[in-house]
Order: sequence, then structure tokens, then C-alpha cells
Amino acid sequence: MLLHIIARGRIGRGPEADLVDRYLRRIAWPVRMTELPDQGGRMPAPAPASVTVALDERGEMLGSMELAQRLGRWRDDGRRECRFLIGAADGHDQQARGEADLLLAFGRATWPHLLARAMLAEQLWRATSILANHPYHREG
Ligand SMILES: C[S@@+](CC[C@H](N)C(=O)[O-])C[C@H]1O[C@@H](n2cnc3c(N)ncnc32)[C@H](O)[C@@H]1O
Repeated sequence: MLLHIIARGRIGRGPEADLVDRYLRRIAWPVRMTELPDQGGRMPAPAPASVTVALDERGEMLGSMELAQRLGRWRDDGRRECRFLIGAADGHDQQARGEADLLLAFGRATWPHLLARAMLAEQLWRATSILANHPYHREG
């Protein structure tokens, strides 16, 4: 299953970009990153049988094991792509939030979108390592 991060705003070079690279490079699943402008731009067409996760501080707070289980279930159900949407300064519009299969929160605090991108990259590495029985994640 393709893990497709669709993020508003340009990351350029800097510590957040280094973190994103560090974690995405470790993921054995196919990964794609699409950057959109802060507003507008064309959302890439979803693959058939895709699932959409919008990162949003008002969403569900899942533990890393729970996120891994969701990803594993979607993969095993034959989903071809999981899209992760990261908003810009104004967050997601109502339509994007309404259409998402899951609103995922990394706590109730509001994080800068570039940090949210780095945190997502780490959680995707962690979740896929859990599914591969890799010892990176320690529970408890
Ligand atoms: C600066 S925040 C936008 C905040 C905006 N005022 C709102 O109401 O959504 C930019 C993006 O970072 C992500 N983000 C920030 N904090 C988050 C959190 N606690 N959990 C999940 N995603 C978060 C979201 O995708 C958000 O759209």
C-alpha cells in the first residue's frame, strides 16, 4: 500500500526536512510526498480503493500500535493507497474534513505544519516497523 503524504506548504531545506527524510528513507513500503501551495493547487487523483487520513488536532488520538493496526487492516483489505493530508495555517476546509476516512490528531496542541509532517513521517516508520516485527517500537 502506497503511503502518500499530501502536504500544504514548501518544506525546502532545514531541520524539519532532514527529519522527514530520515524517517521516510527507512520505510520499506512505497512512499510518496506531494507538496501543494498554501491555498488552491490540484489535489492528486486518488488510486482506486484509496483511504484518506486528514491530520487535524480535533481528530482521534491513536496510539502507535493502533495506527499500525489501522494501516495493517487497510493494507490487508486491499487498499492501494493511504493519503495523509496536512493542512496549512488555516487547516483543512469542511469538505476535506468531511470526506476523510479518519481525522488523526497528534495531541490537542496545534503544531506547525512542518513539524506535523516530521511527526507523521516518524509515526509511519514506527507503524510499519511494528507491522514488520522490527524492534524499533517498545510498548509499555
Ligand atoms: C498550523 S496547523 C493549522 C491549524 C488550524 N488553525 C486548524 O484549525 O486546523 C497546520 C496543520 O498541521 C497539522 N497539525 C497541527 N497540529 C496537529 C495535531 N495536533 N494533530 C494533527 N495534525 C496537526 C494539521 O494538518 C494542520 O492542518
